[in-house]
Amino acid sequence: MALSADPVYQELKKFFDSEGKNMKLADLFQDGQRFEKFSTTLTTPDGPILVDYSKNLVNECVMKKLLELARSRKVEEMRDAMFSGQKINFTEDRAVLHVALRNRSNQPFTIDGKSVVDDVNRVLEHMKTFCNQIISGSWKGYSGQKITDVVNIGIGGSDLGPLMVTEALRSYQVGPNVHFVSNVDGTHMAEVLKKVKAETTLFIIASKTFTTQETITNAESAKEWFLLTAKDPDAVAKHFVALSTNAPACKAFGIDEANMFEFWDWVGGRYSLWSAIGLSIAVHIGFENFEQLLQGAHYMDNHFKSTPLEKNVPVILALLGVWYINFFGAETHALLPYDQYLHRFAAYFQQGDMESNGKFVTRDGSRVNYSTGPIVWGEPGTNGQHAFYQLIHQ
Ligand SMILES: O=P(O)(O)OC[C@H]1O[C@H](O)[C@H](O)[C@@H](O)[C@@H]1O
Repeated sequence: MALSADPVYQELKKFFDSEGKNMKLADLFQDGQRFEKFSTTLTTPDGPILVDYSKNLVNECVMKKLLELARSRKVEEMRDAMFSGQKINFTEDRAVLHVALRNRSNQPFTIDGKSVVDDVNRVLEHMKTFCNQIISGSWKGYSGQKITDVVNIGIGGSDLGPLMVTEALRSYQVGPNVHFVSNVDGTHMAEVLKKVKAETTLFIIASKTFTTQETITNAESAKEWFLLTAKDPDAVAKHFVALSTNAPACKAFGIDEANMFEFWDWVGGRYSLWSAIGLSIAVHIGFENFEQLLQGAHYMDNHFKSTPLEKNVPVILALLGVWYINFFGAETHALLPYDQYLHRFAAYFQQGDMESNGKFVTRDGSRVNYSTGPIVWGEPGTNGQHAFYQLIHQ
């Protein structure tokens, strides 16, 4: 049944048409208990996170119906199918198991009856050894010098996540400087290469498929540039590593198999920063801090998996999205972090949301007659205030 034909959706529509569309925040705040009713606190091991959604155009009746809608659309069953390794990506016949990448409590995760836990831990161990070698300087470049700069070459999920996180966690730097090249326009590479020296630079070629044209072109250019100084093709092994699911293609590029960090087809590109794709994060902030990042994500996975929908933060935020886009017709969703460290967050989440939800057919192949996802955009808050908030306010 289409979302819009669901009786709960129709009830919401009826409410929106009669009253919902006229809701005013000031009126809603006549209720002195509103904040308590529409906020929740995540009690993480590192301190509380307050999620205040009281400033949204919802009342108790709307939230109740939205949660009913989630149940009617089988959100809980789909979530459980995801965590149990079922191939919910049925068009590619793949599991969707990025949650297994940050499984810090070693819960069982299986695909086709085979555990993936040991594979994940083996790659994390490989990353740890490598990070420690790079940071301590025991990994030497071809001329015997320590690595001072890392250049991550990737695009989409193999760029946006690591770039966003290294920017966000800049103040935790203990390892080399990290640069990112994604655009196939040669000026992106050229400007980065101006800042680094071949003897002390490590190139990380990040590509799930290792066939993405932009990335392979940039990787070839980097190798060419490197060999102009190094001269010796054997030096490539000390300065190029790969993060990929495609071992033969990495080998064909000239990357030593020992310097390939593996991940698997059950990791979607937009969720890959927690896989080997996070290597640039780990060398920048140190492996222990990278483990903390995994730990935080694991906390949220457990929250999503076991918290009743009424208090389940990702579910609540997603339902608010459904409410705004389908009933208010709000086509865009601005992300406006006031923390400068999060200045790439909107760009990262554009892929996360728009590539995930930007669909026009349902699982059973019929065309949708409702909206599946918003246009995500944004900038740091204060910068937006002095640029585009004028239009938002007026
Ligand atoms: O990591 P790669 O295989 O190079 O893919 C890079 C990007 O390619 C495509 O655009 C996919 O739709 C993205 O999800 C992916 O992140």
